[in-house]
Amino acid sequence: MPTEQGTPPPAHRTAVILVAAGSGTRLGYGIPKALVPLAGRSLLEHALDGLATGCPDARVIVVLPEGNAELEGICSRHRSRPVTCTGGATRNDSVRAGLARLEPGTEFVLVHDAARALTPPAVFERVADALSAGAEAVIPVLPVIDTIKSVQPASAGIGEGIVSSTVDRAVLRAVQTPQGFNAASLAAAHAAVSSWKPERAEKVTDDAMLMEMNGITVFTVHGSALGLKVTTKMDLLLAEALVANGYEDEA
Ligand SMILES: Nc1ccn([C@@H]2O[C@H](COP(=O)(O)OP(=O)(O)OP(=O)(O)O)[C@@H](O)[C@H]2O)c(=O)n1
Ligand SMILES: C[C@](O)(CO)[C@H](O)COP(=O)(O)O
Repeated sequence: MPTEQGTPPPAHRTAVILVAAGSGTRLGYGIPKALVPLAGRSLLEHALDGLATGCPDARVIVVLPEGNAELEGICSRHRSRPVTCTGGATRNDSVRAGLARLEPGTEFVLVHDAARALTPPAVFERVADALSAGAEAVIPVLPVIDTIKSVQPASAGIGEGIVSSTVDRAVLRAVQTPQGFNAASLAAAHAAVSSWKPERAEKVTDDAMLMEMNGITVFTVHGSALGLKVTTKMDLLLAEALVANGYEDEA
């Protein structure tokens, strides 16, 4: 974000926006997903721990569901001393709410999902290093393990689809967070989206896609198996097992 002339530089060069305002419908706990316990601690606390170690000097902005005192309490007690704000109806809306809390002059911003609660500090470091090395946008990725097919709906009453082709998986990557950006570029890209029709905006599934649409080169760094997104009950069971077994991947 550009500073106005005469404005002192921000206290932090980097900000991390942790989006934690989702409802967790697919997980089905009936409470905001950020509060769901994993190995005895909330997903939000796990996520805050990882980012606090990986980006110890960053300003942390946590985007929460409206009026949740429990989540506010977790933030107020955390060592990363985050500021909080209220999210919106979609992830993009929540990211925009976080961007509105950036200090003027912030150079880099990392956007992270609270649902990727076990992301190791090393992934934050790799993303931050790429930004320091000059990347305007950077995302952590993993190779795709399964064979991937392009499928059309079936019309002959057999099965549920018809394969049209097999995609070359060597060029495919599964994308994680934190995603890192030049703060001014990301804020400008999001400002444009706020005036789009909802149908168009809904097609934007991550922040890097906005940068791609603006012709900005998006670099990749290696992600982590621990960066899985806790979306369903099975994801939560897997995450529990990873913590219980002290799993560490190569990161
Ligand atoms: N309106 C929203 C929607 C999502 N998120 C955040 O974006 C991340 C990815 O979203 P997802 O895990 O799919 O969260 P939910 O929306 O909670 O899941 P569901 O679709 O099952 O309700 C999560 O950290 C979630 O808290 C958010 O801050 N605001
Ligand atoms: C940002 C993200 O986590 C990258 O994989 C993902 O796109 C979020 O998508 P969701 O549909 O909001 O879960």
